[in-house]
Amino acid sequence: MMLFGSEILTTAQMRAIESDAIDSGAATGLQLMERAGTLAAGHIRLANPKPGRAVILCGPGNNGGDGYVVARQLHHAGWSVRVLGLDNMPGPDAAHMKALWQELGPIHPLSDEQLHGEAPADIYVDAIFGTGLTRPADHRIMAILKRLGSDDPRYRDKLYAIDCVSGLCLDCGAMLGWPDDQLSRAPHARMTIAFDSPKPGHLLRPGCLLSGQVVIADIGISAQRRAAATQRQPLHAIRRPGDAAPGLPRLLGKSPEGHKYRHGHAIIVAGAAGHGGAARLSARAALRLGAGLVTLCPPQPAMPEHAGPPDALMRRPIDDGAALADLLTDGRISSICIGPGCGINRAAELLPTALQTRLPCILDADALSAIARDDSLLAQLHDRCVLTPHEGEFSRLFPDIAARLHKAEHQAGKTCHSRIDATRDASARSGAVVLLKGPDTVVAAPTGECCIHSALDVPWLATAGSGDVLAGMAAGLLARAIPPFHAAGLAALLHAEAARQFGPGLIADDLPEQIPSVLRALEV
Ligand SMILES: NC(=O)C1=CN([C@@H]2O[C@H](COP(=O)(O)OP(=O)(O)OC[C@H]3O[C@@H](n4cnc5c(N)ncnc54)[C@H](O)[C@@H]3O)[C@@H](O)[C@H]2O)[C@@H](O)CC1
Ligand SMILES: [K+]
Repeated sequence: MMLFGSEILTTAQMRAIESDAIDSGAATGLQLMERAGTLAAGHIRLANPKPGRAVILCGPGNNGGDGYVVARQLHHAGWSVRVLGLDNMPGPDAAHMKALWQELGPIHPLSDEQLHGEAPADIYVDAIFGTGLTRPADHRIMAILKRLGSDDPRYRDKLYAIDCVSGLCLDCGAMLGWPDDQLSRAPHARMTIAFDSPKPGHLLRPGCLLSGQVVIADIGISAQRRAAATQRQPLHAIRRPGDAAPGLPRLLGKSPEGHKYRHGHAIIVAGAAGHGGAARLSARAALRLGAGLVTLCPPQPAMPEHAGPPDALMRRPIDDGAALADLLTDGRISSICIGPGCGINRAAELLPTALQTRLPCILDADALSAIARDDSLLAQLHDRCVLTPHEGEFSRLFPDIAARLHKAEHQAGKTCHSRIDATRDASARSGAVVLLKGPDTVVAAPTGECCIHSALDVPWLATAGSGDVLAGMAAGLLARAIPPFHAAGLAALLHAEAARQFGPGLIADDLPEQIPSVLRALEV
């Protein structure tokens, strides 16, 4: 699907692909390490064209091995290189790279005292731990990491991470051994050079906030990755609109022969008088995304407050389940949105009727609260439903799954349960598509298909009503017969892009109005 960019690999999948490459004779471990370190050094040099002073911190395993290659390559490129490493004998590949470095220069102790005693450098390279991290670093390594993360201008904005910032669990994005309130003191890389494919930890918080620019170095194992692709549950990053996404204009465009009903009819359920703004935001978004018709359905007493623009919006009072059932006999209706400003009791009353039709359905806000307090509603969900919870709503809907997200076990080096796992579990349990909102939005389908959308660069999206617009966007896309998993992912992408284009000062009302410009930029 054109919506998706890179595949994301877990660390186990990455290891399996590397093993395939080595076992098949496509490359030796030593060759992979040489490529990894050489490519990392290349990216560092691209970012720092003038040779300067580098301090390379090398850990006990293959990540350290990559570090010794970086050291050698920077040395040959004219850099003044100091290496801090452990007095250990790593695996054979890293030991070989360590020995090659030792022909060029010494290895000083990997300690905080040594690091602090070094003359200031232009860059620091973190090659302490990569995908092999299994537990929090000990206090000696922690002291180094804290120094690299400190406010000291000697270190700030000078860190290049090999595969990841050390301490980061690449499967879930947690920093092992770092309490949440200390994360501001964790090392923040200027750049992370990762190999072959991004890992979940590069895209999930807090990892994504610590990784800086993530560049992916191609170490020549893509054939093995592709060969084993069908054995993996699909997990992708959603493209940014600026990345080539040739199919999107066709998906979002309208054919000249189409009349309004060809583009679907979205029903947006609104709530009691005085609470209509949220549903109107949803309705505007659905209209702007090209749903042929959008009907706003408040209860009769609330009708007067919806008299204003947009005139394109139709209104029809819906007082109870029977009235909704009557409306939904119109076979041209192609999606329903329940939740924004709806009221929990009203959502609970209307949900059985809406779900019985098996029409594509966006369930947000009060609809999620209604489902959270009534398991029988959860049991009625189906694979054309899209749930759009934020973290609080997610915890109320799926308390046991959310509890597993709690990092305590993982901090102790035990199980790792990521936002991806949690969203997939929630989707499997509910039988619906689940979009877990955040700067690292995760969308999962009951099939296990999953995607991540990063919107770290648009903090302005965290504003009242923003979620109502997202729900309306998804309702508009569902009305246009875009399948639920893709409608959810695409809504996340267009929503963030609207905020990105508008920029600072954004309020939710601006988001639907920005959609035409987003679509124009996509050449729809
Ligand atoms: N496997 C391969 O073929 C390749 C691996 N590459 C590099 O190798 C890295 C993975 O290497 P490793 O599997 O050796 O693992 P790491 O180098 O990430 O970690 C080293 C070892 O430290 C130990 N360890 C884990 N947590 C620890 C802790 N908290 N304190 C002390 N020791 C701890 C583990 O035994 C682990 O094997 C990747 O991140 C990447 O940088 C690249 O060279 C490309 C090729
Ligand atoms: K590292």
